[in-house]
Amino acid sequence: MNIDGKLTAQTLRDKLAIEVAEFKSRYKIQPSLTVIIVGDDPASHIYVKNKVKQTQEIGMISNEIKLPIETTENHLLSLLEQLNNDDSVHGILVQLPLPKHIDESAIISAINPDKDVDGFHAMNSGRLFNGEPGALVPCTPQGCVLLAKQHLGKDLSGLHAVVIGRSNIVGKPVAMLLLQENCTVTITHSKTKNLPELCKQADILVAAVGIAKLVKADWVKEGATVIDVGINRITTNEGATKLVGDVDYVEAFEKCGAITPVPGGVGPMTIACLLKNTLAAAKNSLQSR
Ligand SMILES: NC(=O)C1=CN([C@@H]2O[C@H](COP(=O)(O)OP(=O)(O)OC[C@H]3O[C@@H](n4cnc5c(N)ncnc54)[C@H](OP(=O)(O)O)[C@@H]3O)[C@@H](O)[C@H]2O)C=CC1
Ligand SMILES: Nc1nc(=O)c2c([nH]1)NC[C@@H]1CN(c3ccc(C(=O)N[C@@H](CCC(=O)O)C(=O)O)cc3)C=[N+]21
Repeated sequence: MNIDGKLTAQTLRDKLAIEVAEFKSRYKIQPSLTVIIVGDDPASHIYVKNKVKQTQEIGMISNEIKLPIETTENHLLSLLEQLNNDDSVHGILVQLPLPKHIDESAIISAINPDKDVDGFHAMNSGRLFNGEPGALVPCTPQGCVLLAKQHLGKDLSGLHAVVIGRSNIVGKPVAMLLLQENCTVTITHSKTKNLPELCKQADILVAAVGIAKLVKADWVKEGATVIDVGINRITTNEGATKLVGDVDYVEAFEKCGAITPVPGGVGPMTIACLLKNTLAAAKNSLQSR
């Protein structure tokens, strides 16, 4: 079965649009998101454009700040300080990766945790790790769990989840969320031995690597739920570029119980969860009034 992320994301956005309207009429505040993008990677720009459009569609304010590739770390830090202190800005997202001369972790640490809609600040990852309330949780991992639950139902207790990848953006936080859902979690990475054998034990398999079609049908257990996070641009024999995931979709489809496609799976859910976090950040701002 195919898990339709586009449709699920639309449903989530429709629900959020109602919540945004309620929030606006109750508090006379319009939730707002500021996205900062440094440099001119075309793929990043398209992705940021989608975010801006969808933010506005559900009734929130979207600001985009485009900076040249030469932007210094100090300039970015002072911009963040300004945005942190601006009460009309509720969510801040700095598009990653940043140019090599900028220290990403210094930038992430400089974002006010209450405005950190990516959930990458140590305060938010610490809250997630400790199971404390109030964390802004990274968007892609939230999307993965929502899609898994869509197929498997609310209760994931006792299921074996195998995560391929251990980045701070996807692998580690998705593993934490699945653990919170009472899954038995195995985290794998580039140094893992017997990766196919481990994957074959998964009731839920999350692939977040960045290698086109790495996961083959014989890595997948019969009936498993496969969540494909990978976004890989490949050139077809005809010379066109197309997006594929980390899982060989056509092969795995026959074997698994359900699988998310690329495009149209986790990607749209990431953006919908970003909007959800922006509304949560706007709610955070009420506490500091
Ligand atoms: N759909 C969406 O919304 C999003 C999609 N993505 C996509 O997800 C993918 C992963 O992103 P991200 O986590 O940022 O990537 P990173 O490059 O930061 O991490 C990749 C991870 O994969 C592991 N890995 C690399 N090669 C192998 C291998 N042969 N076998 C097993 N593990 C391996 C690495 O291991 P090690 O740690 O040992 O190096 C690392 O932990 C990318 O395709 C990215 O574009 C990312 C964010 C959002
Ligand atoms: N600070 C920060 N936060 C991020 O969340 C972040 C980031 N930086 N840097 C880049 C990655 C990647 N990422 C994607 C989100 C949505 C789609 C998405 O919607 N993809 C569509 C396809 C879009 C297309 O056609 O190009 C889909 O899968 O259907 C893709 C990729 C978020 N990231």
